[in-house]
Amino acid sequence: MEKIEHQLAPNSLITLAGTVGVGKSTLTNTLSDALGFKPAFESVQGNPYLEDYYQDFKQWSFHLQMYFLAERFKQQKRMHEEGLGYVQDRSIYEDVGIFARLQYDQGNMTDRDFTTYHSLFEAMVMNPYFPKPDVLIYIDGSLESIMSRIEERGRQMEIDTPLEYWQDLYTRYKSWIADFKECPVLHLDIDHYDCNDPASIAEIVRALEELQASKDKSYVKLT
Ligand SMILES: Nc1ncnc2c1ncn2[C@@H]1O[C@H](COP(=O)(O)OP(=O)(O)O)[C@@H](O)[C@H]1O
Ligand SMILES: Nc1ncnc2c1ncn2[C@H]1C[C@H](O)[C@@H](COP(=O)(O)O)O1
Repeated sequence: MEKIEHQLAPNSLITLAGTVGVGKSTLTNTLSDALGFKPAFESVQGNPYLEDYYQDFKQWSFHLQMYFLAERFKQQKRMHEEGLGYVQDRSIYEDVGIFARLQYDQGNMTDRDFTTYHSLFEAMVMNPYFPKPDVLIYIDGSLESIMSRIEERGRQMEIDTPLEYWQDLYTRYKSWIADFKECPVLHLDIDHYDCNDPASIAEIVRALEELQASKDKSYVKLT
């Protein structure tokens, strides 16, 4: 993707959110190229707990959440220190608000483990020193399309996971984003943009500029 001229601050943090397989990594690549920002990915290869987690939620949920919390916190610190523009593939807020909560509600995290995790998250993240994204891009789509993408991408551990897990995540994302207040939100639908079309990416860039510049708007949906 060719670079698009823009008015975003050079040290902006644009964070992508959305359920597994919806297209965050793909848009992170395209948008970081277009903006001339650095991409910041979450790493699946090299995650020491992820395969085990999908095999046995009860045994590994707490370990995986602690691992993700540490990794995302370190990533945030690196980005802050470098002071560059970043497009980040998934926010730290989804870990606690979606994944940890789901496993706690399903009885796969005990009260004491969830309390320990939650209080650490609050201490590390929910304070004035932890930088919030300038804009969070929330990507949504039909569950059917998202399931096809998970199949097509071919991570076996995800393909082998029962549909109920993906349905539960999908429903939780809808209510999580409705209550999300940490920063302005740009709401995209997967049927609305095309990563191979510069005009479509330019429309997203213009909406990001609008949200960053506006004192009144904290939510824009591209339809
Ligand atoms: N805009 C798009 N149009 C068509 N396919 C897409 C699009 N975005 C992502 N995909 C495909 O969907 C799958 C999941 O995308 P990915 O970016 O890895 O999702 P996530 O990072 O949200 O898990 C990949 O196979 C990817 O090629
Ligand atoms: N906090 C998390 N808990 C459980 N699983 C998680 C968490 N964050 C990411 N994941 C999983 C979901 C996917 O299998 C991979 C990568 O996520 P993706 O949405 O494909 O970028 O990690």
